Amino acid sequence: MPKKLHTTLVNDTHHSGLRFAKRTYLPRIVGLGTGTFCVGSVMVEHSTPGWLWLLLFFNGFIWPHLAYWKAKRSATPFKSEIHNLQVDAIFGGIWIAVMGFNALPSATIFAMMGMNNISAGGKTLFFRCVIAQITVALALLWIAKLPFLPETTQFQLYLCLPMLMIYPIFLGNVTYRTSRKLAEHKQAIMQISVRDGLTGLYNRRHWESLLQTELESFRRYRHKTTLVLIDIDHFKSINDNYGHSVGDQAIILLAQELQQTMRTADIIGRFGGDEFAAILPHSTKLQAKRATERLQSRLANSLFLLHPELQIHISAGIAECDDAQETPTHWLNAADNALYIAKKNGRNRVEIAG
Ligand SMILES: Nc1nc2c(ncn2[C@@H]2O[C@H](COP(=O)(O)OP(=O)(O)OP(=O)(O)O)[C@@H](O)[C@H]2O)c(=O)[nH]1
Repeated sequence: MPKKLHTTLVNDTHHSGLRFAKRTYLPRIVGLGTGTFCVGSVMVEHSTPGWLWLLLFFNGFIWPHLAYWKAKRSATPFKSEIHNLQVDAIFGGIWIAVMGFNALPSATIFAMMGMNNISAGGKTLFFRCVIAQITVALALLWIAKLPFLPETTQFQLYLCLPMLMIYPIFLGNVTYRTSRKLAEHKQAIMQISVRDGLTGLYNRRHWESLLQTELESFRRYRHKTTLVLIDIDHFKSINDNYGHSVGDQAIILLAQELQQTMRTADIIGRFGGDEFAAILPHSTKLQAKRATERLQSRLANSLFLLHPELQIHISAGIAECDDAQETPTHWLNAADNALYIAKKNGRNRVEIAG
């Protein structure tokens, strides 16, 4: 893999890892902060040593910031954040054991962490964390001989409510924002896959798939449909005399003029280089010729502010769909032959396929 591409991929992975850590930051602050009240509501009713209170305080109010800081500084933030989620699960297991498996707070912690882990890392992370959490809880219960006290008091129920009510809303919001971002990315990728980067017109691959659709539509409904192939005359000399960027500008300006000349229903694509193609549904070859000539007269005025002497001239080949065109390639060849004749006959002209 080329070094530059490799570096770009590494940077992209790093950035998406950082975004992941950032997305988890606020829910962790809220989840562990409200969770502290859940666990505290049980601990306060037992004789809990001071160091356990300190550990609870650390987990609830310091760990979320430490976890984010750690992920941000890591060379692999995504991995670091997954590790943080596993640490969350282990802490969860400790608190479930300390609470003697008190039903409501334990179930709340289990459910909230499970929800978080499955949304962050799917089934694999969920099961890995569940196993870690249950193992830690059972091991502690057994090793430290902690009592098993599943009953929940009303006081404990009330102190679980903030976590039950607030945390899912935060997590839902994160999920919503993530899915919106994904939808936006999907849209952008769709655009890139069907559009030409320079002009914004359809690219050749997509345009050819639309040509196939139009040919099928012609066979079914028999409405006149015409294909126009357009090529800039002596485009190479524009590049040679004015530079590549003026050449690019010529391509962009021609694309704009084409869009303004043709109807909205017409399907315009860039075929590559200085070649363009348009499908004109519900149009005869004569109507297509008139449209192309309109384009030529628009191009008669120079479009280049900095080079008023420079004009774009085009040649065009036109082919109306008929039964002889069995495939899109036949249809394209007919228009291409007409374009070839236009070039051969002196350029700056429009020819209709015979
Ligand atoms: N600026 C620019 N030039 C391009 C681009 N794509 C292709 N070209 C150049 O466009 C030129 C295409 O020239 P041709 O179509 O072969 O010939 P022409 O000079 O237009 O002559 P005729 O078509 O015979 O009138 C080549 O010099 C390519 O390098 C592009 O995206 N931008």
